[in-house]
Amino acid sequence: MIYTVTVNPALDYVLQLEKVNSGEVNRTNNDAFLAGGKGINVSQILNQLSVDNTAWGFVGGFTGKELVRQLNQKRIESDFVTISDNTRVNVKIHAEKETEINAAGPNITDQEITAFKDRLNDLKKGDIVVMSGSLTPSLPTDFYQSLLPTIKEAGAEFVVDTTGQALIDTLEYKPLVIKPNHHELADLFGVTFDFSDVMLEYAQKLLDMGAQNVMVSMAGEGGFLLTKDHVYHAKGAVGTAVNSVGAGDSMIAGFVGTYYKTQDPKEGFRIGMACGAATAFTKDIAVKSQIDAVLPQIKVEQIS
Ligand SMILES: Nc1ncnc2c1ncn2[C@@H]1O[C@H](COP(=O)(O)OP(=O)(O)OP(=O)(O)O)[C@@H](O)[C@H]1O
Ligand SMILES: O=P(O)(O)OC[C@@]1(O)O[C@H](CO)[C@@H](O)[C@@H]1O
Repeated sequence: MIYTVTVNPALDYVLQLEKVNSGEVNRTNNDAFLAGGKGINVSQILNQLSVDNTAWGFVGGFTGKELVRQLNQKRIESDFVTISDNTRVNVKIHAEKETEINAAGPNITDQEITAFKDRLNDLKKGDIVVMSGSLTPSLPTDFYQSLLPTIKEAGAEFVVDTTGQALIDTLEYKPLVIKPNHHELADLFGVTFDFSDVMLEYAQKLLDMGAQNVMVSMAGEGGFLLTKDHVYHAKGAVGTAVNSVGAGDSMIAGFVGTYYKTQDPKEGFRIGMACGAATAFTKDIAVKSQIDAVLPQIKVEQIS
């Protein structure tokens, strides 16, 4: 089983309008509340790839109820801890530019945290836990890291989609894959580089520090996969990008779901690239037909 963990999920309030005039009343052409949060987006793609998964995390209040209703409607399995505070609403403005306002998130009590940690007792060898997204202010900054010993003791694999020191701190536990984008990779080492061999040298350092696989994503410019044996490259799919929300989550989901089925990181990278592009080319998280439409464009080439 794959478990996605979204400790701070959201209803994404997506507003479409021509232009935003700051300081004035603006009116939308279209608006929708969509179940969101990075781990939940991973679950949505896993469902599209027919990979069994359960969404874990914390939900509460009227917003939490709506989130679970949408997941049930999409037949996404979930087992959240119910909290007394409200799940957040994140505002996504699609005008000439995309502007996002992500709320800090609800208060989570110690009792609710304990109830969540009890979920980890269900883990078995071969399971994969994918932890994604921001922590709420009431969770300790090392929350993800604190779960890793239990996950590893159960014989499960894990992925933490985070950046900076929090990502570095996970490496000693040997994450199945990490996926910095090229900016995040440079920031991790406090350097700047263009798309070059230097970038791959830094990605290699992350393998040496413990990551089992490293994907470096570069939005429309393609991406790289480094495994312990090889380095692979794939060009970006060509299409009209209409949304950047969830492309990274979709790429991780494509990799993890495919790896779970095949144990093949190269195939995971190919499907991951397609899932990321399919989501970038649609207003919501991509569905199967959109992923299938992009897939023939993704050619993975072994470069070493
Ligand atoms: N404009 C695009 N054209 C084609 N593919 C894209 C585009 N944007 C994203 N993708 C696909 O999605 C993957 C992840 O995108 P990106 O590199 O932007 O990750 P990210 O920065 O983690 O994304 P996010 O914006 O979701 O945080 C890319 O490797 C690529 O496969
Ligand atoms: O505030 P976080 O947890 O970093 O990001 C949350 C979020 O922006 O991530 C998803 C897209 O990746 C959205 O569905 C959601 O609103």
